Amino acid sequence: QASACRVSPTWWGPQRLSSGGRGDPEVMASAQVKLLSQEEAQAVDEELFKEYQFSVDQLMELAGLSCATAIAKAYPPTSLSRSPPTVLVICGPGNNGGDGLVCARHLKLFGYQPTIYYPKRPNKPLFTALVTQCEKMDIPFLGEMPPEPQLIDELYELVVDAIFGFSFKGDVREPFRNILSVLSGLTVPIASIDIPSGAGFKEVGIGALPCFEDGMWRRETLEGSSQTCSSP
Ligand SMILES: NC(=O)C1=CN([C@@H]2O[C@H](COP(=O)(O)OP(=O)(O)OC[C@H]3O[C@@H](n4cnc5c(N)ncnc54)[C@H](OP(=O)(O)O)[C@@H]3O)[C@@H](O)[C@H]2O)[C@@H](O)CC1
Repeated sequence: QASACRVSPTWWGPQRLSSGGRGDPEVMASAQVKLLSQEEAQAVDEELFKEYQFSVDQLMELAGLSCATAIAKAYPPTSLSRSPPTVLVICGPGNNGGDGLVCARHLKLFGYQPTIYYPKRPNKPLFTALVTQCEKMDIPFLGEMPPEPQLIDELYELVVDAIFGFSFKGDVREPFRNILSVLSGLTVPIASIDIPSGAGFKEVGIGALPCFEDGMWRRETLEGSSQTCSSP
């Protein structure tokens, strides 16, 4: 725990809040967030499974519900211009993507109109069941990623990034490299599950993402100054 640092949650998006983000800054800044390093998050995961005997679908349901609840607090439907507000949920190939599918389901119940893009689907019963549940709730799945950021800005009021979690490693591979590069041009807010996908990769550079430089994680503060920290 010692290497984790405490920062205000506003670190993830001063640019988003001032350039189209309609999240309530008071809600978003009301609590301190503890960021876990990749190793710490993996250790929590192992402890929950091995020592506490949780199952993956149990934890995924809680994770997705928590994310939908957090999004509904930061971006209540009444604060967005469309009714129901449109949300694009982009899901990756691992459990982070599963969190996104669950989150989409709960967002629909909370009065949003989610659409899912899920380009690389694991052939495992857990994920096929989650897809079925979303389909049964009439949540549409896109066949391809909208090619231009402007198109996403026009069609959606919020994007949920459920692309990578704590098992991300190495250089971003396709199709996710292209997806992250489209996301980097958005002006609508992006709510990331776990960590902002692409964090640490300067060439992707979404908004105010932290990046790894000179052996330190670096991020911009609301005031525009730079902060360093030993974990993302
Ligand atoms: N602990 C908890 O309490 C809970 C944890 N939960 C969630 O699980 C998440 C961790 O899930 P996870 O282990 O499945 O990993 P995650 O990051 O989603 O996907 C990894 C996959 O991405 C890919 N990939 C990797 N690197 C890549 C690259 N450079 N470029 C391209 N692709 C790359 C690679 O797939 P492959 O390409 O091998 O098919 C790999 O298998 C965690 O963050 C949290 O959100 C909740 O569900 C439940 C409660």
